[in-house]
Amino acid sequence: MENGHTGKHRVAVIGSGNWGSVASRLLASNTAKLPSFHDEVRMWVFEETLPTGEKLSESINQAHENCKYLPGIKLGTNVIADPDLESAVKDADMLVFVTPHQFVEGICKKLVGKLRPGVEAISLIKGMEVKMEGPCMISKLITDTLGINCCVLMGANIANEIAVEKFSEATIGYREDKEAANRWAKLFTTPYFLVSVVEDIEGVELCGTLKNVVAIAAGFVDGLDMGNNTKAAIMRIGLREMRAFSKLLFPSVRDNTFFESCGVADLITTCLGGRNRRVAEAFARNGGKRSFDELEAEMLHGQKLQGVSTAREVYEVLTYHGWQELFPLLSTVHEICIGQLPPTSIVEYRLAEGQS
Ligand SMILES: NC(=O)c1ccc[n+]([C@@H]2O[C@H](COP(=O)([O-])OP(=O)(O)OC[C@H]3O[C@@H](n4cnc5c(N)ncnc54)[C@H](O)[C@@H]3O)[C@@H](O)[C@H]2O)c1
Ligand SMILES: O=P(O)(O)OC[C@H](O)CO
Repeated sequence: MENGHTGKHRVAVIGSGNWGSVASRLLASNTAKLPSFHDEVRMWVFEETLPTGEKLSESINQAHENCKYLPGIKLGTNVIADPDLESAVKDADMLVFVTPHQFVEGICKKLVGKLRPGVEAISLIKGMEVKMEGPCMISKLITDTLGINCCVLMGANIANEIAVEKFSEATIGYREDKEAANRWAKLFTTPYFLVSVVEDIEGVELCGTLKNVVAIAAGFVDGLDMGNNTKAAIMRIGLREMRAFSKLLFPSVRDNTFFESCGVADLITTCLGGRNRRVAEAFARNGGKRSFDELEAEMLHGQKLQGVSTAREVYEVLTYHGWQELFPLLSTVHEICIGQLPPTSIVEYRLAEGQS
């Protein structure tokens, strides 16, 4: 697979939030060096007007910096912000999806019929959609809507740390097409960002998705000043429920995936330093009296939490199958988020019989 015009691959990034900007920076540093890639990385920007009156995309192209979602970090002169979705993707043969998960379906619908033939995709999005027919992972939504192959990249990747090139690891999950997965790994790997490749797309994507719900639980524990032992217990129980839920939905999911960066490592970093944890801590400190929407707007300045909506989506699946008692932690997080239970309930549920 190669781009017809030049023989070089062209990369476009769909999304320009905190991780979208960091991923664009990282990719642009590699496309500038690797001969098989065109230098330029097109980054689609969901346009907004800054308090100065300037458009965000214009500001990025002038300053080579995303002053709203990644202030203080130069993206590279070969990252070109484009507010027009169709124009941003039209020449690309490698598409990186990195928006909050609730916007992907609408974006994909706009892209139908607009992509080059043979395009490959990768999703960095942690989340899922729940449809009438059941849960749908974001990579599958992309594949089904656009008819293109889509890998996933997940891991212990707090974007602000990768922006300043602190060492971290990530996991690419793929289905069947190992060559495509290796091409993505080559494009993402740097000395400070090591990428491994595993043939377990659902396992990798569910790890990245479900850990956001456990991070909300960890935030409740912090907000209630329950200490490190309790937080470690929540992380252990959460990891066990993540694995059980993933395997019930997709029996092919592998145990080993939970030991990759996308599994236990992402769970740890998110429960220690992520945005879901931070906002959930504030929610618990306020006794659940201020809503997540209000706290998200106040604390994250346009960045989006994924854990609260994912907790609701997981709960829908649990309710549909009658599995709530098998997943007391995942269920309780949602019930606390919607005000049905107080934050203290996070340690009050009983483990399902036979679980340890
Ligand atoms: N930030 C991190 O540290 C990090 C790390 C790994 C993975 N992720 C995942 O990456 C994905 C993207 O997160 P992020 O951190 O780049 O974004 P973000 O939360 O920082 O920013 C929100 C983004 O959504 C955009 N937006 C707002 N309304 C929109 C709409 N109606 N349509 C389309 N876009 C809209 C905003 O312009 C902004 O770019 C999420 O799934 C997240 O879980 C984030
Ligand atoms: O800040 P969070 O909670 O959205 O987590 C960010 C990343 O997913 C950590 O890998």
